[in-house]
Amino acid sequence: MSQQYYTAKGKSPNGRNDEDRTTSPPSPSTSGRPAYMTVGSGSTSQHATRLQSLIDSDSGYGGSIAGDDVGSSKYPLGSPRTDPSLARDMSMHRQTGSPETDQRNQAAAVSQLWYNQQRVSLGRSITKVIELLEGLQETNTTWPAHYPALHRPGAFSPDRPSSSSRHGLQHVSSMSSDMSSLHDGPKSLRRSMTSSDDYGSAESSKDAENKASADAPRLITPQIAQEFSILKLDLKLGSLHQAELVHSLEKGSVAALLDGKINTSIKHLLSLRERIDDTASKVLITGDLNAGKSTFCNALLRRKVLPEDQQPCTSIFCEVLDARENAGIEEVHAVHRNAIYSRHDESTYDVFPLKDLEQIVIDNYTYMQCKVYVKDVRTIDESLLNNGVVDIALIDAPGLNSDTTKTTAIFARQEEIDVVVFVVSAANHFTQSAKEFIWAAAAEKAYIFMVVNGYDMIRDKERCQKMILDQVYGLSPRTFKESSELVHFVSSNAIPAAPSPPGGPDGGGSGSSSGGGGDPGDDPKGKGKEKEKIEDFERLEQSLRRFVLEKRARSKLAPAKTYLLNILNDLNILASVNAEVAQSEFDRVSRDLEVIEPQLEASTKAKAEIGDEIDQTIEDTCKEIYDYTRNTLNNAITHAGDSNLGVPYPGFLSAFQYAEDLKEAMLFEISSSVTACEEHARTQTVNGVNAIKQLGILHLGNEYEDLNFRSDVMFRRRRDLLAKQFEIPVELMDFVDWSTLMQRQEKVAGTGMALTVATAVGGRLIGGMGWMDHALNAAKIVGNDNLRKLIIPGLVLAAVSAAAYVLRQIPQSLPHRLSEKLSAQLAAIDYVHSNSTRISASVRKVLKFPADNLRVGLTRSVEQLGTRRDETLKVRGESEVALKYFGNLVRNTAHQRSLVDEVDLEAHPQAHGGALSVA
Ligand SMILES: Nc1nc2c(ncn2[C@@H]2O[C@H](COP(=O)(O)OP(=O)(O)OP(=O)(O)O)[C@@H](O)[C@H]2O)c(=O)[nH]1
Repeated sequence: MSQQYYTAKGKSPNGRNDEDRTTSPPSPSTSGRPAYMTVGSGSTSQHATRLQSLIDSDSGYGGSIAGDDVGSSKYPLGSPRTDPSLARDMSMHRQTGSPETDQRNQAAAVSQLWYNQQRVSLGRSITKVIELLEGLQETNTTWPAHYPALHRPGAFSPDRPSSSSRHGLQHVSSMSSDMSSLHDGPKSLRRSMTSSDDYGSAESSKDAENKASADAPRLITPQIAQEFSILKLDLKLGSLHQAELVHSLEKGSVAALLDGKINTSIKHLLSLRERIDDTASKVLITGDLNAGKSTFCNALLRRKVLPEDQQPCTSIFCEVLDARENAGIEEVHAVHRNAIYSRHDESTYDVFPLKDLEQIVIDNYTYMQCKVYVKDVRTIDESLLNNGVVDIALIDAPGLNSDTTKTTAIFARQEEIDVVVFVVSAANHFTQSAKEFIWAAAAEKAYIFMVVNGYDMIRDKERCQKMILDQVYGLSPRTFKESSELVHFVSSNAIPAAPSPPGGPDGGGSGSSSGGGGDPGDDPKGKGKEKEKIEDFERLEQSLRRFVLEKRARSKLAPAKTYLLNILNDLNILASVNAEVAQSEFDRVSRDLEVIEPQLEASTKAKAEIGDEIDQTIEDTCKEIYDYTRNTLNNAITHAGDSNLGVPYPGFLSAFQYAEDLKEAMLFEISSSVTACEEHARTQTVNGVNAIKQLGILHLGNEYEDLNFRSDVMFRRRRDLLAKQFEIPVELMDFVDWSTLMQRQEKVAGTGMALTVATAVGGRLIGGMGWMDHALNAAKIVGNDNLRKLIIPGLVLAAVSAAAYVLRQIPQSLPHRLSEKLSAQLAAIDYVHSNSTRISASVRKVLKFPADNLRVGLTRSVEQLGTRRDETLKVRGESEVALKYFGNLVRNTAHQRSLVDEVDLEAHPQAHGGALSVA
């Protein structure tokens, strides 16, 4: 391995010791911006200058300490920031560097530039994804988003490739299956959380995946987790399956749940953006109790800063930071419980000298965490804190135990933690709490840096290595895959401390360990062992430095990239599903409209036409009935006297009774005619009602089937009204119908003497005095004597004949006379018209009911169709908007996804032989 980081130990390459650095006045050249890039042999590399200007103009890093003038953001990353004394020293150190140093600096600048590009790309994508999520949230309020659900469990094989499982999707609402051609389905589906699948292609074992999914606190099936990661809805209700639950929820409820998910996601994206914008990298050092975490931290610092003890002592989080971030002052800021630390707000912490740290770390009642500002005694090439590239904070966490496991796990999962260094005792291996922590952290962090400490105490080192690596394989396959870089077997207590800067705690500076390293003395074998331990540790340091600095893209940007890919994938699936739903809804309502619109048009037209038609039908029916009744009754009345109506003539002795019977028969006959007219009207009404009913059925459908009409109820009242109403008095003269009599005389020739005489007598008697002339004429013919003899019998005969004739004619005369009298009386009371009007009015009334019903029905039908059309149009409009929106979302998410995919965090420039690369 290259040793380029280690050009000197505890000293600057120029041979100055560290005290010189802190006391030397600032160089004029470094009073403004320290010329990090103008280092080397003194002759500034043009290439380096160009790179430096690129970095300066790049939107990348400034200092990460807001408002700190020594750590001002105007200093580009890669330049010595903060304490001017240190800056000057470092500047000098750089300016007097070797060509290798110059080359290394250039490489660092290239690396920084590359890093900034990736960071800016991801930052832009985060902004864009937030916009997309906010857009989805807005659309979700007007067009509640549909949620994809899966077939029942069992229909899936857990080993099924995720890309094919797309076909298993079905949706909460029905949709056409052929809509999938609308877009390209997601290319690949990812797991939940921010674990970096991108980098796990080679190392992820199926066992580990299964284990991770089984252990992760998921409330939904692994199948859904495969499809949907971030936006999945965590539903749990009794024994109901997730998909069933989603199905059972209303569309609006699903939309509300989704809204909550989107909010959480936006928050997470904002914190990710904050994190990638934060120039500092935080390294959490955790592990079991007494594993040697504090010793390991001290070894990294080459100073005894944190208290080490054989019994558990660290009970609070100690964040070790470069003193330059505290105006170059070494001290401890013990942060009050529940206070949010701000260096500029002294009410949030108490200040202690470094030597008091021992007391502070065991007091977890007053404080939960402390900030330890230390001056790094090492050169920027060696140091982790003071590395010249990025601010690093080492966080020494309390040992894991049942009380703090949770705290530590939560801490480890916070976005601010970039790297987890897990210290495990070589003698004790991984305890249960250690395993639980690693599983939890592995879900959030792609890799975990493992430090197997106390290796000096192990005799069978090979066996120990094998056993530890086997366990690492089970706990974090990715870490195992890169175990040569990420798993280190060291003895932290064997690392000698460098001389402590003035004012610092007891640094020892003896170079001897405080633990079990032992004094090698003059024993060359012992010396060799010590050297070996130091080399092992130096290798660890280089790996850790690489991991944190060179591969910080991985540690810092990878979670953002992974999360972005996951959320974009989710959004793409959601958008695809909803585009399909919107398309199918659009098609459905378009089809509905194709039916509704002609229906509405026809109904509106029918409403107008049928209204007229009904009116006409009623008018025609009533007119016909009126005319019919009038004619029929007139006819009946007129011809009432044409016959004796079946009433037998009982002889002239009962002539008056005969007249009464005749009158009754006539009235009955007229009354029967009225009844016949009513019957006719009833029939016509039934026809009319049926006609209206047919119209109703035709235009309104079955609701008209039930229209019942009972025609027998019509004209129930007014029975025998006529017979009771009339009182026609019969007179003697009614028995003689002179007009008829005369008519008959003329018609029937030679009806005998009696008739002639009667006629002559009757006629002349009634006719006036002219008969006298005839008598005289007759007398002249017959002779006066004869005449005198004949006249009396003749007269008697004539009278008898006439009487007989009249009496015989009663059956013919009386009906006419009665009929005439009846007709006159009926005419007087306007009988025919009033009956005709009554019957037709009754019919009108009966027909009016179904007609009105039909009219109302038609109006309601038109209104209902109109409302349906309006609603359908509204849904179509909304579907159209949603279709456009989701179609765009499918494209935008796919585009963003390809942009994020292009951010290749593996293609680090140093991987191609840069100066910082380690062979
Ligand atoms: N032999 C040996 N002892 C070590 C090594 N590292 C640490 N120790 C000792 O182990 C003991 C515990 O070390 P600490 O660094 O306090 O352990 P810790 O994990 O920080 O302890 P807590 O924070 O209290 O959980 C101390 O006595 C150390 O000297 C090592 O590599 N080899």
